Amino acid sequence: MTDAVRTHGLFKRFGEQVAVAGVDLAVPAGSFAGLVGPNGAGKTTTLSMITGLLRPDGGSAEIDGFDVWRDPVQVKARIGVLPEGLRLFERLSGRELLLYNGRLRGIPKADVERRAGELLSVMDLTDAADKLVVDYSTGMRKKIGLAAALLHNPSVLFLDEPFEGVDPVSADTLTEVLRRLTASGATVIFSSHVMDLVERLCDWVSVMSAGRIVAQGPLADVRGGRSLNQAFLDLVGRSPQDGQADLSWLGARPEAGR
Ligand SMILES: Nc1ncnc2c1ncn2[C@@H]1O[C@H](COP(=O)(O)OP(=O)(O)OP(=O)(O)O)[C@@H](O)[C@H]1O
Repeated sequence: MTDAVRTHGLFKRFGEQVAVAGVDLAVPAGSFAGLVGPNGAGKTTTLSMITGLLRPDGGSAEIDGFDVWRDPVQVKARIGVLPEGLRLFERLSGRELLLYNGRLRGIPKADVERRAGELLSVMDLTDAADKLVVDYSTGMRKKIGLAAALLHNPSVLFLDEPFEGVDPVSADTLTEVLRRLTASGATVIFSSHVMDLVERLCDWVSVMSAGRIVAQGPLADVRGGRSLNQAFLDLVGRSPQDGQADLSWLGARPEAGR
């Protein structure tokens, strides 16, 4: 199977801090892939470099065989991105946002209108379609962001924490939409801290820790007979300082009458 995403020695430093220390990520085409790792492991930095949002200091990234930084037009036509801390055009309505995105992507007007209507309906946003995005809730923003990322039918979709702030019913809908996308041969890659979700959805998992990939492969191989949560704890471990502070003051109450 060919890889939809492949990186070689991807590297990024912020001042003294090495955020991504030589990542070789490989995600086969058609996968529903999870990128997991503790806070600060380098997931967002890695996804930002792969999607052309942040220039790497070293290494390379390819999508469907096209180099992200040498062939940006080919790459950007193929990908959809729901980044962390998504910035939206706040003074557009949800519907206008989708129409604008679709036109930017060069999709004919009639097709954009039809797709936007269908996406708004699937995301349960039809009633809020004409409300300004600035007035959307956190979950609604996530859903309109995802709708915008899906509009041009990307072959590789990147999602940074897509389920954060999304209610269970909407999460179920998102899951259905993403499953449908991967069933059509497209690839979905998302970062998450929720191991149950990754275990339930993904057939491929990459585990990052301290800027490196520490395990990667089909879900069953990474789990190795354990729950994914246990595999994660075993792989990532706890740092020596963890659990050292005894927090003896926490919960201590002055004795009554003193
Ligand atoms: N713009 C930046 N300037 C300085 N340091 C940064 C910047 N972006 C990320 N970092 C640092 O790089 C490291 C990796 O951060 P990153 O956001 O990629 O981690 P993450 O795995 O996505 O974490 P989380 O799960 O908490 O979202 C962290 O130590 C972070 O402090």
